[in-house]
Amino acid sequence: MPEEEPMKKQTVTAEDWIAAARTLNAALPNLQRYDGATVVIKLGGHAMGSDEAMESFARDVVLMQQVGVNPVIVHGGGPQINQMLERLTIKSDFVGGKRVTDLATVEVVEMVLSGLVNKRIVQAINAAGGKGVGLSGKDANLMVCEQADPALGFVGKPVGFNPDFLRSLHAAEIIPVIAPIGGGSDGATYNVNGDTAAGAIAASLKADRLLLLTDVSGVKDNTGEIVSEITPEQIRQMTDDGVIAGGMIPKTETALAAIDDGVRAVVILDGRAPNACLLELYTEHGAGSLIRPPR
Ligand SMILES: Nc1ncnc2c1ncn2[C@@H]1O[C@H](COP(=O)(O)OP(=O)(O)O)[C@@H](O)[C@H]1O
Ligand SMILES: CC(=O)N[C@@H](CCC(=O)OP(=O)(O)O)C(=O)O
Repeated sequence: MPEEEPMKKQTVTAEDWIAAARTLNAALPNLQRYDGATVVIKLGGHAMGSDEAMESFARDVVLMQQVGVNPVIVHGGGPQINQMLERLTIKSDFVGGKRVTDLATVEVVEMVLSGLVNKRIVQAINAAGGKGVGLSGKDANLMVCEQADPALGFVGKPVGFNPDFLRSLHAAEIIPVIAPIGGGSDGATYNVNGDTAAGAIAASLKADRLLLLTDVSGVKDNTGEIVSEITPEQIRQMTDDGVIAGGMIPKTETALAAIDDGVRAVVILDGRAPNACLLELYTEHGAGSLIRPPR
């Protein structure tokens, strides 16, 4: 048997502590800027990594709340739905980035999103000392839906919201964690793309920031470089040119719709990067691609 490597001890020097204190000191203007701000964070299924990454994400969210932010988490879970559908041998197709959702599929989608995925995030937030409460768009009519397109089956288009309920949770220091499932006035259950749900809920709250956490560092241009600030005009051009493609299309579409509907700014960033949300809000080293209304 190979010998086990001895654990490497990390030595934290006085210089490290001084650097940490300096970082906190430098964060003061942004801590003041986001005090009382509403920040909607969309955690994509690809960005939910290991237990350590989830723990770190949850600590970031709890820390944000501790320093005055009102966080709202809206999550995805596409890969997790795929895994469960495979286990159940249910085939699934995507059209234009949306899952064609029949009755059997929507049952699995709701089970996975409102159950496994939602509770994993809630548990991580609560373990970090926060008060996370898991919801879906069905609860308190947070996101009432109608059918988006008959060809997609039970895929929902969000049409009605309850931002006052979310504000009352914030007043009680509760962090809402929302699965992108909506109820229809027809009694049906609707599957909503996670980006679409996050954008619509952010718009209903007129949020100060919408952070879309994904598995790339931001929107890439035709040379593969991340564009740190991108205008609505550039997004339209890059989409026409095919530079923005695949899963990035619903994200940039969501960003454009959200800023049109009163969200102050949207950032697309890598949720797998350690402390991505803190880096974005509290340091000058903004982590991804910023989209805001033309001034
Ligand atoms: N211009 C672009 N810049 C960055 N990513 C892009 C671009 N065009 C397409 N993509 C693709 O979009 C993907 C992100 O979308 P998706 O996989 O649906 O994420 P999530 O599961 O987080 O919602 C990236 O991994 C990348 O492959
Ligand atoms: C209609 C539709 O496509 N719904 C998505 C909901 C989950 C999601 O959006 O997950 P990510 O954010 O991880 O991609 C789906 O069924 O996969």
